Amino acid sequence: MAPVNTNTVVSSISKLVLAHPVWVAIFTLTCYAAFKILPKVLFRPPSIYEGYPGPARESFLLGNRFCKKNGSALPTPGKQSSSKSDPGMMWYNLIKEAGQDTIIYPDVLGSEFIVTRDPTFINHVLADSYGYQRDTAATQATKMLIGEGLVANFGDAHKKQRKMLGPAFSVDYLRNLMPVFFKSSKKMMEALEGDFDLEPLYGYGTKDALLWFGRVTLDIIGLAGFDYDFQAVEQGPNGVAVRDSFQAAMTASMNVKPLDAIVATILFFVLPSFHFLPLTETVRKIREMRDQLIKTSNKIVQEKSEELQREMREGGGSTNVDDMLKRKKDILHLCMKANMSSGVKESDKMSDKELAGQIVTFIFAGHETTATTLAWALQYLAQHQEVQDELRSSLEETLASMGKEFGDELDWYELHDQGFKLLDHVILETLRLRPPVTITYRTAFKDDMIPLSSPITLSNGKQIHQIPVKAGQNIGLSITASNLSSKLFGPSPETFNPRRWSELPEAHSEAKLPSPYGSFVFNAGPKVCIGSKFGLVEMKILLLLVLGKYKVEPVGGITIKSVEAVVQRPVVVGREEEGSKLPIKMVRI
Ligand code: HEM
Repeated sequence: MAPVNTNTVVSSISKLVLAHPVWVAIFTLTCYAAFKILPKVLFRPPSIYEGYPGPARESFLLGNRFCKKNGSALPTPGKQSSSKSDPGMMWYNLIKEAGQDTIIYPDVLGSEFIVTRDPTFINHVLADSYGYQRDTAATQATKMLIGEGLVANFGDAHKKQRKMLGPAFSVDYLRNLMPVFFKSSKKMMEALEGDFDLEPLYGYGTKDALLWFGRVTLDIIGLAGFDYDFQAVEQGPNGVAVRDSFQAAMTASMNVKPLDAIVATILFFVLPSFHFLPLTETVRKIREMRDQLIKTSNKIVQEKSEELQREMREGGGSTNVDDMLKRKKDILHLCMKANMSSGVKESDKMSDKELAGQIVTFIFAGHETTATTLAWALQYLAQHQEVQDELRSSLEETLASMGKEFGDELDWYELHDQGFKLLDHVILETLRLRPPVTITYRTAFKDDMIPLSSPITLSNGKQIHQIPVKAGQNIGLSITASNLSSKLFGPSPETFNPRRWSELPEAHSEAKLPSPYGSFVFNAGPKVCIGSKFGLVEMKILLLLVLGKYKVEPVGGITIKSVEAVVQRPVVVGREEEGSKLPIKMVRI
């Protein structure tokens, strides 16, 4: 028999795909369903959650996923949004309706999804990064999108990377970054002054807070993490390319349609090698962002390697790569050390793919989270003038007690002075109401009994204090629902009130929420956000500088709503196609 020519086969498949993309997509999905999904549905054991709280099933096929009731008539946190279904609010609403902290949500193909805000449940799951991980498909999607970095990994691979990166996030190291944070923030303040782009549309003094915070936080993660200047504030080409690709991808992913999901599923999970498939606009934009991030990360590694070689040459060959790398403790150099140093154990080495993935991960996770939180914080302060006035006075007083004024640089210890407590509370309150990540998805990789703080009352009146899970069970840890618990955060949990952080109910300390943030916004356990301290310091400095120079006010005649696109972000109602932005009136003091 003549050997099969693989080139001819690939070329025939390509022709078929290009000629009949829809039929090929349907055929591929049908095969996938037949081989992968059908057996799971046919042999699914009976539910162990009979009589548990949660909404009644609407459909076997889709569960309640497209049920209109789920997203409607939801209360919205704060005054600034008209949205009836803010990100994460669906789970809060269902939990509130059930009157219990843990519910069983009917999911696709007869499966069930456990959603909880019970702190003991959440801590138990997050404490075990081996027993509870993202499901295989979500892990694969994360790796496709942001590479083999810290976010994507669990278990041993995660442990190894986390240990290696720890020094870049220690207080000892962060202390030395304060001048970097201040320098970039001051650059933003100067550039902000000359920005009049939004004035014709929204009136005198209006600036897009999200745009500027997005630029400056990219510059900060670049300089502090990789010793690399994106120059996003100055609108240098590298910064603009990354920000533009981000903005385009995030705008596209605000409106994901079923066809986008089908194409993405084929591309990411079923046949990743079918990269010649015609893409939808949304999937194309997301892929362009990923390609831009990979290109940027390769460029950074190449430039830094050349810099090291140069430094070694200039040092007259008396130093070697290992010595040079030992001296630098930023994210990039720690990664390069694990990648190229001869002094690292083989088992601790990082592959080229992991190195690139790590940089993409930090660009991705390390700037949009803080940028959106900062923008929401300004919006809340604009809506609550009395809090803004009190905050500004407290900042002024604290600075004066140090012999300083607005705009002066502070060191790590000064920034952590008790006098800045209200600033901390404004940030924590913003994160509580607008957590960038509203829900954490995990899948049980083992059978388990999960302990609860609040017992679940079954329909027969019986109370259970532990919930059984079988390996493969999907779980949602609802950060939004936990943040809006009046038991944990006191009365009127849907309103912005930073003062609540000084008078939290006793149940809050009993619940053992992660310290010192007092909520699950950075998650908990071994995969707790590694950049939480970095992010909090960065946000404090930026708010300190902005509030020292400007009084912020809401822009009249527009409504801001929140949409979910990786993180929860603001958009102007009626101008969603422009992507996320937050116009704020900034009046010079
Ligand atoms: C407002 C600020 C931030 C919030 C609310 C936030 C939130 C989170 C959350 C919820 C996770 C867990 C995700 C999961 O496991 O599914 C996470 C992980 C992570 N964050 Fe943040 N983050 C913030 C800022 C930052 C910053 C500034 C950096 C980098 C400098 C960063 C880097 C990371 C990384 C690398 C991970 C993965 C950690 C691991 O799996 O070990 N984050 N973040």
